[in-house]
Amino acid sequence: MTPEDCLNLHELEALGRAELLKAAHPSVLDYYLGGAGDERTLRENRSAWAQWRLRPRMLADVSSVDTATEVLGLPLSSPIAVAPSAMHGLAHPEGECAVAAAAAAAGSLMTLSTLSTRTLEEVGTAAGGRWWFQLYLYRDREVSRALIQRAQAAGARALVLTVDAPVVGRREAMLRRPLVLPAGLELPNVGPRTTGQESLTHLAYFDSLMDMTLSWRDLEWLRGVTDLPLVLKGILTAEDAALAREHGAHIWVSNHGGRQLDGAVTAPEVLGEVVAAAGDREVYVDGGVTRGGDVLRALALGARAVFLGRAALWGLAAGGQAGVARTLQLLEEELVLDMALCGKTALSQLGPDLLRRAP
Ligand SMILES: Cc1cc2nc3c(=O)[nH]c(=O)nc-3n(C[C@H](O)[C@H](O)[C@H](O)COP(=O)(O)O)c2cc1C
Ligand SMILES: CC(C)CC(=O)C(=O)O
Repeated sequence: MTPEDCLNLHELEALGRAELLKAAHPSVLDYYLGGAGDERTLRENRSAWAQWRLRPRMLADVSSVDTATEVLGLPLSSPIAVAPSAMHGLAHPEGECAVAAAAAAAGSLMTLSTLSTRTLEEVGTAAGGRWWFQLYLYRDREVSRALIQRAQAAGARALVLTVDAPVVGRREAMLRRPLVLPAGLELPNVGPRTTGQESLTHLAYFDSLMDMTLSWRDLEWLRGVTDLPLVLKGILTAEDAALAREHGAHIWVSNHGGRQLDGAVTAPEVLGEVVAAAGDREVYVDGGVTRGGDVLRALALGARAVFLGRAALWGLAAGGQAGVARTLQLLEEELVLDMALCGKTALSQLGPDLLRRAP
């Protein structure tokens, strides 16, 4: 079985999981799959998009369907891009470079995690300008400053500040079976504290890096460090969306794939209120996206682009660059099909009139 044989993202997940179990320690699968607490939010993310049913329009000449869009001025072939996730080297030897290359070849966009296993410069080259840099703000601001400046020099087009992880969620699967990293895997972009392999296996170690004092005031500090557009990842309320807007930031609606606050609202529930509060700011979304119809719903609710977390990791584990390419291709094909069946030929035609809440 290869990624090409997979007909949908569920099959790619099955293939990716099987490959991961062959190549990596079982704790890696726990890390990728896991959610926080009772994993309610993780489960709800999977079914949440279905709460919106589609109201298709007929007789609309759908012989040509166009999924092209722009995010922060960058043209994308479709509104489907890759969310940041830590340590791609656990899934495939090419790690983040394979994801970046697949995203670039597809005319998509990759968000690189601070906790990557390849350098910013290597990923910058592979991504050909199609990447954003995700920042965890360290207690040591000078480490963050250096990373941001390197990312900008390496061609990152935006800075994504993750705001839903001032402290790491309680992921019990990881507490039961701490992550085992293969010898030689490095986190080259992280500050001087990241040397000891054993310390990486404890979530407490990440907590020691992160800054729990993170607040709206820090955005001013970021503005002084970079003129890159700023995106706040992890916004879930209209109130915070309004604050983001006041601070000139763009908004990424996410509950972190159910890995942070268990019991948090899901993106499809809150996207509408966030978009209403966002004004002229761009709004992106992630969480539980596995079908083109999920993308369609997200756009109808006002998102500008949809980001894939685990789905990209399964593609990577299933077949490196080719696996991620297949993930993006399948989802884009499904989006085109569903647009046609809904009587829509361009993303600008997608709006709330396409949706009805399931009873
Ligand atoms: C294994 C894993 C690692 C992640 N690492 C990061 C990270 O380093 N930074 C971050 O902002 N989000 C991280 N996320 C969250 C994703 O960016 C995204 O919000 C989430 O996975 C979306 O949900 P989905 O997996 O259902 O698509 C991670 C998610 C997973 C599954
Ligand atoms: C260390 C973690 C907070 C990285 C992350 O974002 C995740 O695993 O979800």
